[in-house]
Amino acid sequence: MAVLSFGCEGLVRGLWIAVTFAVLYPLITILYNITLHPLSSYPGPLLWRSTRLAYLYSLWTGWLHSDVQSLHQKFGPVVRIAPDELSFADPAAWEEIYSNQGATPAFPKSALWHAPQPGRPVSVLNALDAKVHAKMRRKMDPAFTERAVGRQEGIVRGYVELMIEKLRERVRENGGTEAVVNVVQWYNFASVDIISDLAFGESFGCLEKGELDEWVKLIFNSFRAATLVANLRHYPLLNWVLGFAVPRRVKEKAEEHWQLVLDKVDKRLREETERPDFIAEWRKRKGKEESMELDELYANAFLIIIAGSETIATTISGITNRLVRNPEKLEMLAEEVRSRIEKEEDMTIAKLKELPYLSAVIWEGFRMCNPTPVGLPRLSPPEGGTVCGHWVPGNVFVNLHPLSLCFDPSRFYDPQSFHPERWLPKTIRNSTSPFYNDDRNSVQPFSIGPRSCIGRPLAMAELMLTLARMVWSFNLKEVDETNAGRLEWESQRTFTVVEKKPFEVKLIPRLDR
Ligand code: HEM
Repeated sequence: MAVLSFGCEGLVRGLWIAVTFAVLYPLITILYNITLHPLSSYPGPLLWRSTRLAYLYSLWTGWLHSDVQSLHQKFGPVVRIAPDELSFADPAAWEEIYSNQGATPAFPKSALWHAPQPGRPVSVLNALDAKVHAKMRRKMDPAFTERAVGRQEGIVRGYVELMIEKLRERVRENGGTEAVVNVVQWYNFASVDIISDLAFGESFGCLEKGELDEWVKLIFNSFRAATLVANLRHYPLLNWVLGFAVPRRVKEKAEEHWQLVLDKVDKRLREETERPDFIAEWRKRKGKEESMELDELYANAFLIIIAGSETIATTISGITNRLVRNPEKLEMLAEEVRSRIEKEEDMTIAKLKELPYLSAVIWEGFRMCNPTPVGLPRLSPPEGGTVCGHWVPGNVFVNLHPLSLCFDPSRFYDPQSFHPERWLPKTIRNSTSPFYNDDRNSVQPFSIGPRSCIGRPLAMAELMLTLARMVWSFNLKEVDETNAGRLEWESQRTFTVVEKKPFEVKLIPRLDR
């Protein structure tokens, strides 16, 4: 009996300790976060400074990009947006966080955001160690230079042409004078076909089928879950428990998808062809020190399908949205492309690079429709570092918030409006222009430094070719009868990338062609 009562007492005491701990631990943590934490002197709303829950809620609902923008408006250029995270809205942070030119070397990526999936090889995006990253990047670079893109131009132009042909078909099927299409979908088909052809040696055939491949669809649809999963790593215990809750079916599907990458790369490796795709560029160095290992080929081919399609389709959809909502700017772009390029087949990357308004439209698009407006998270090095004159202790998350810079009225004249003119060389030189003092260097859609976008030349080529071919071939008009026609690009949510709702545009073929 005595033993039983002792056992009961022990249980009660144990429970009491557990409950006290469960209540006190969060309370003490909150108190610590707002009083003694090394970031306690940084400004920010109490809710965001005391726990990470406000940040997670904002991230999960898709409004982190705009919530943090409002916080910067209220609290200034440095805001504490979680107990261990600072957001900067200062262009100097580009160099200091992301490049090796600042006071300290580029801040590293964190395993929380960028660890590879367990059991999968490391790609250039999640090579956390700076030396491993630099070595892999050197191996990958030859496939992404301006010269390599010159060799890939035929492949890219082929798919842009196919997209235009398919859109013309839609017009013909609709009686020949016009058609309303969801351009987001078509830009997605084209960008996925281009990148899958370059990465795997064969496209997914999205343009031909008029639909996204199931494999790609699943990847695109999993952005929200992937973002949340990354952030659950802030709570290791919860993360561990939820790991068991993932249904076996989902795990098997993920394995199947990974196997598809292996099969596609293996198939391409067996083909001894000279076509100028990424694998051909990487294999040229076969056997040499800078050649890619098989695992690296798999990991990077998979990464590139995602990194090289979603971003392009999002940017060009955003630009088209801005153009149809600003018909006078669209008119100026069409007039430039049509007057400078007589025949469709003359539309080469080299020719398009000579069109200042086209380039200005793309850069104004980057300013207003950044595909990753939440920014690029980094972790301060263990010994800490300085960002924009502020001491940041070790192991603190830091981020530059691009949206806050791009829409800041002290950096851009009339920042809420679409003015490609601010990027024209003649404006940049004209001290009487209202855009003369615009802080154009704040806009860095490809980031800077050792981990900046490797695909920048290809991205610029695709954006120029797609946009120029669209306005050369069609008069684009706003559709106001449907929601999808009245979409305001900036009103969308973001889950790592902008969610991309359908956006319909009326296409009217040019009469003079
Ligand atoms: C408008 C189009 C694009 C934009 C705005 C864009 C933007 C970016 C940004 C901001 C990063 C840095 C990510 C970070 O620091 O976490 C990045 C990295 C990367 N991008 Fe792009 N990208 C675009 C198109 C492309 C294309 C077409 C490709 C491939 C062909 C590509 C491949 C990559 C890769 C492989 C990385 C990782 C580089 C590294 O870690 O060294 N991107 N991109």
